[in-house]
Amino acid sequence: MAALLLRTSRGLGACLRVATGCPSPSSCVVAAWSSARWPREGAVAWRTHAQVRHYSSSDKLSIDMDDKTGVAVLKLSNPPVNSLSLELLTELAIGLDKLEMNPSCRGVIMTSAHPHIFSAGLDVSEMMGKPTEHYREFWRAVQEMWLKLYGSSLVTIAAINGSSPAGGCLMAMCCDYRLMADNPKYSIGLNETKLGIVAPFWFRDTMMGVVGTRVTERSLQLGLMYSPAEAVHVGLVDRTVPEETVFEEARTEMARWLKIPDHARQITKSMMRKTTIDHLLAQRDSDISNFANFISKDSIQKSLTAYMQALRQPKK
Ligand SMILES: CCCCCCCCCCCCC/C=C/C(=O)SCCNC(=O)CCNC(=O)[C@H](O)C(C)(C)COP(=O)(O)OP(=O)(O)OC[C@H]1O[C@@H](n2cnc3c(N)ncnc32)[C@H](O)[C@@H]1OP(=O)(O)O
Repeated sequence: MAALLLRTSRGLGACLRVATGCPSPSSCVVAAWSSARWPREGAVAWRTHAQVRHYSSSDKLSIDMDDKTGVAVLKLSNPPVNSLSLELLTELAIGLDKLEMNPSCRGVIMTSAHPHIFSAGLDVSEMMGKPTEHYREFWRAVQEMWLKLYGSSLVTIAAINGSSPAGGCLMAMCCDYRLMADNPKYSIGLNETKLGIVAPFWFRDTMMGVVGTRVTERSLQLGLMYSPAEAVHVGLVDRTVPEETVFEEARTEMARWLKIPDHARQITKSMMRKTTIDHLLAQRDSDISNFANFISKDSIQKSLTAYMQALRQPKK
């Protein structure tokens, strides 16, 4: 029965049903986004026609899947700074879903097409001067992207080839492994308090899973951005590598992870992440309302406006 479940369903929810012996998908909250896995006739035909297939219809995101290695490369390409707009977040969630359902796919390397920026985080303009309904829709998309990435059963590696503040750091932290270019000009961290906003509990929980409680508390309160070397020191990044080798090092690291049998690694991953995922799933609607109320406040809108104005000033 366990083997059957593993072969027919995908996503961390499905893995954990096997691990915990949970009898029915409907009684497992994390099962919500598990999806059909195996076998799919279309996918078999697809495999015989091409080794590398590009499958993202968006110009803001490219996804190339290599059938031979089972590794997909997901590249953010939303100029000028790869900010996470509603559109890009939606594309990311769809793309991750497609990879999850592709039986040939075992791992994803996430990186940026931009030379110096991994991602500037959430698109601040999506959080300014918009109606409440827009804030609700935007925040649901942020949650959805996090659920897909943090809850992915695939091996996920972040090849961080530039700065990665706030939501950019969140995406990297969702991955199983983080490599960062050793350029001291780059930085990574959750800087929300510096914008006068608050990282929500699931950003905090994700960070705690990576660096522990003490470093998270200090980092979040002070909105700390770390250089690559500092990020390795606190455990936010696993390794720095010369800038020009980030991608190749990510491939080598991926090969190491893919030596582990998928089912054992997936069940282990889901055991580690289930509580954090369940926490958000149980409070998804109230989290959306909290965000919409918080971001609509005049004082918060003023903080964001001032932050964006400061960002637009010529850099010294
Ligand atoms: C009861 C409890 C209640 C609690 C409830 C909690 C509710 C939740 C609260 C809200 C939580 C929100 C969580 C937010 C997460 C985020 O991700 S916020 C975004 C944070 N991001 C940043 O601070 C990054 C800011 N950008 C930079 O630091 C730099 O731009 C860069 C990325 C390092 C790149 O630098 P550089 O190459 O020098 O480019 P710039 O010249 O600075 O920028 C180019 C243009 O891009 C614009 N821009 C930059 N970042 C963003 C962005 N994040 N969004 C939108 N636009 C951005 C920048 O303004 C420039 O624009 P122009 O001047 O018009 O060209």
